Amino acid sequence: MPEIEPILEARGLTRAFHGFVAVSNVNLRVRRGTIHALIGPNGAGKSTLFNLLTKFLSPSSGQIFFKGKDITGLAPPEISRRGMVRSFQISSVFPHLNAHENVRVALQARNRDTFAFWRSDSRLSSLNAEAARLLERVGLGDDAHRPAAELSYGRKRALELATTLALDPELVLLDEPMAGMGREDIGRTAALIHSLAGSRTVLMVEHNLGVVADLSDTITVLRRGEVLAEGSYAEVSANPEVQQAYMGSHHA
Ligand SMILES: Nc1ncnc2c1ncn2[C@@H]1O[C@H](COP(=O)(O)OP(=O)(O)OP(=O)(O)O)[C@@H](O)[C@H]1O
Repeated sequence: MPEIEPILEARGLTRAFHGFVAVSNVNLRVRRGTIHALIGPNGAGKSTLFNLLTKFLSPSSGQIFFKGKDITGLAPPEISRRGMVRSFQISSVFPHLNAHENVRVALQARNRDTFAFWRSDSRLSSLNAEAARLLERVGLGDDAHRPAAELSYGRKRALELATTLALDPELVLLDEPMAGMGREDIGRTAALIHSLAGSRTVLMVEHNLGVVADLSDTITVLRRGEVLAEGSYAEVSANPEVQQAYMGSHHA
């Protein structure tokens, strides 16, 4: 059976900083509709790889393909128009706007409405309905009219996720979505990420291995800039080299 084309593919991706190779010849294939996690001990190159894939950094060599097209030379706004959105990329939360208004601004950005169109009553009510639906989805229905600045850290991250989803991405890239969250917010965010798979694809860097184990279809383990192992959580966690790589790291 021919292999289905991956939604995102990296070939020979390499990035050096003044001679130090932080990401070395990484080949990665992210399958459509799956949740794919990048893990690895401190300094393994996760952030650098994530920044390369989302075009925040340029590779020293190698290529990136999204939906079969070479996007290596494209800037972040162009790849987001094509359906690959890094959470918090465009959709930074405006602290003085309330949660509902923040999501509406993101919806407006997606639709690139003209000001006149944006003001039309029917347009406004359909945007309002969609914003309310997205806020419910991330568990912020009751906080819709609170200024973003007043939301807890975890709730702010949920709002960021809602504004990301407002852009209707095919591929969502999440940079440590659970960082700084308490247990309740982690549970809620994990359920939300889980619900995205199928209709969307998720690629995330995440340190919380419990979350990674529960959510991921595929895990790529990096060590010293290289892919050390790839597979399901059961596969990679049983790999002695992976266990070795995590020894002595605070993630162990
Ligand atoms: N701009 C830079 N200049 C020089 N070295 C860098 C730069 N960015 C990253 N590095 C180095 O590249 C290596 C990989 O860093 P990176 O932040 O990608 O790792 P990481 O796996 O995300 O680590 P952590 O889990 O600690 O966030 C590290 O040794 C780091 O010091």
